[in-house]
Formats: sequence, C-alpha cells, structure tokens
Amino acid sequence: MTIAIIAHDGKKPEMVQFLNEFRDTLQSKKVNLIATGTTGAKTEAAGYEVEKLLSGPLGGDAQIAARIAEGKVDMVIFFRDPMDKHPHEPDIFMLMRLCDVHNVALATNPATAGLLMKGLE
Ligand SMILES: O=C(CO)COP(=O)(O)O
Repeated sequence: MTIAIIAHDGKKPEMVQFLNEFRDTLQSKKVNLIATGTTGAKTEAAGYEVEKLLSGPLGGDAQIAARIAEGKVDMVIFFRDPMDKHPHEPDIFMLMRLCDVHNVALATNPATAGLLMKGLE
C-alpha cells in the first residue's frame, strides 16, 4: 500500500516522532512511502526509504493530489500546522478534497494518524 507523508514545518518534529513510534507497522506491512520534499528528506533521515516529490510550496502537495486522483495513494498522513499561513493553501485544500472525492484515508494530526496505524496492525 502507498502512504503519503506530509508535514508542515511546525509539525515536522511530531512527524519524525510518529515515524519512530510506528516503525514496525510502517516497515512490516510492505508500505511504500511517498512524501513532499522536505518531509521526505526528514523521513529518509529517520531511516526510511521514501520517494521524494517537490517541496510543498513548489507543487509537492499538487503532485500527491494528482496521484490520489489516479488511485495511486491509499492513505495520507498530513500533519498540518493550523497556526501558520501557507502560500500554497489552494494546493493543500485540493489534496484534502481529492481524499474525500476518492475515499482515501486522511489523518491531519498525530492522534488520528495513530488510530490509522492501529488499523493497519
Ligand atoms: O508544504 C508542505 C505541505 O503543504 C510540506 O512540504 P515540505 O515537506 O517540502 O516541507
């Protein structure tokens, strides 16, 4: 299954914590990871293999949204920072909208992401 990992800058430490906490689940289920650029670099640094797309503000969210539309993504873990402004807000909304259009599981905070991981276990 393909899981997309995305985190805004203010949430990247929580994303790394999540990757460490659920390492067994994420690596035992033959999960294929894709990520926006900077999130992907941090995911790699945490010891994962991951396909890195463009950084979010440069179109990474849009690339992941396109893959969702093509049926190539099964789950999205998107740690959004609701306390910050983002120049690519339209891309973010597009990604989340397409999750709903195509019934793709979407977690936008660690509590929900943890429950999705428990669903995979
Ligand atoms: O901006 C993002 C999500 O909207 C994340 O992009 P980066 O992973 O490149 O920081």
